[in-house]
Amino acid sequence: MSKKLLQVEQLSIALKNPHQQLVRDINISLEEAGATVLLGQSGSGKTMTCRAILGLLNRNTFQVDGNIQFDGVSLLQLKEKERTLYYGSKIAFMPQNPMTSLDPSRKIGVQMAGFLKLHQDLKGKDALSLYEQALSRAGLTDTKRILGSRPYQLSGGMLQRCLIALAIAGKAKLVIADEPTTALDAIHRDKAVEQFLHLQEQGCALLIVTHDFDVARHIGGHVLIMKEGRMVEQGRAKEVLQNPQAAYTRELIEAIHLGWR
Ligand SMILES: Nc1ncnc2c1ncn2[C@@H]1O[C@H](COP(=O)(O)OP(=O)(O)OP(=O)(O)O)[C@@H](O)[C@H]1O
Repeated sequence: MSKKLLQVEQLSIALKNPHQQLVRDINISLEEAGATVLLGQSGSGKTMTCRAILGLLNRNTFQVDGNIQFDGVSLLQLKEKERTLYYGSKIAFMPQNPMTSLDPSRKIGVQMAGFLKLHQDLKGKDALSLYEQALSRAGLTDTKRILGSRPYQLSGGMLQRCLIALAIAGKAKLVIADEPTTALDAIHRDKAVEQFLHLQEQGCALLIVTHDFDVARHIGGHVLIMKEGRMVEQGRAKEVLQNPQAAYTRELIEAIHLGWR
């Protein structure tokens, strides 16, 4: 049996002032090289759940309760400095807008090599060469130009691949991606899904947020359907998407089939 990598138990998130419950009692169990997809309409708490797992929620603003175990370590108990050892190395994050997670003034090569140096004890030149190889593995051909570009000089899809390359080079154990295909056309969307599945084949677990049921179907694994901060249904992707038990999941699927009227 595969080893558990991420175990989220009874995760609840509240805004402190004024008090507002945003997420309640979410449970996620993800094995090494497994996949979990979070689905649900806008505002259902998917991003908040990811940000809590990543330790990105400001503790003065948000109250986060529950237990988040990653690779045997309780993430919520970690101090800020200890957390940086996990994020960007063992756990890679792809935010909704990759542009916002990168420094607009610094070249991609310098930024990415900087992350790898920090976590892998490499010399600058070696980190850059490791990253360049990973860019090729992420399907980017024009690697020299990309290394020398600043984030705003690349497209959203290219930036996303730059982050996928970072996960490849950093040998991430878990990738958390928040709506990684929303800004992509159908061809790039399919390519991005392929890249995620490739990462998974290399032993990386995936936690993916999406609105796109086709993406969820292709990623497979486990799905968790969220509504208003709560989990309404979860199970194997095939079963939930083909034969949803909750009325809300059926509504979501029906809405997609009806499309715009
Ligand atoms: N910085 C914030 N301060 C206060 N409330 C917030 C903040 N960010 C999000 N929320 C609230 O938390 C709830 C969950 O938002 P979240 O962004 O997690 O939804 P989501 O499911 O990811 O939506 P989307 O699919 O549109 O990205 C919403 O009610 C939202 O208004």
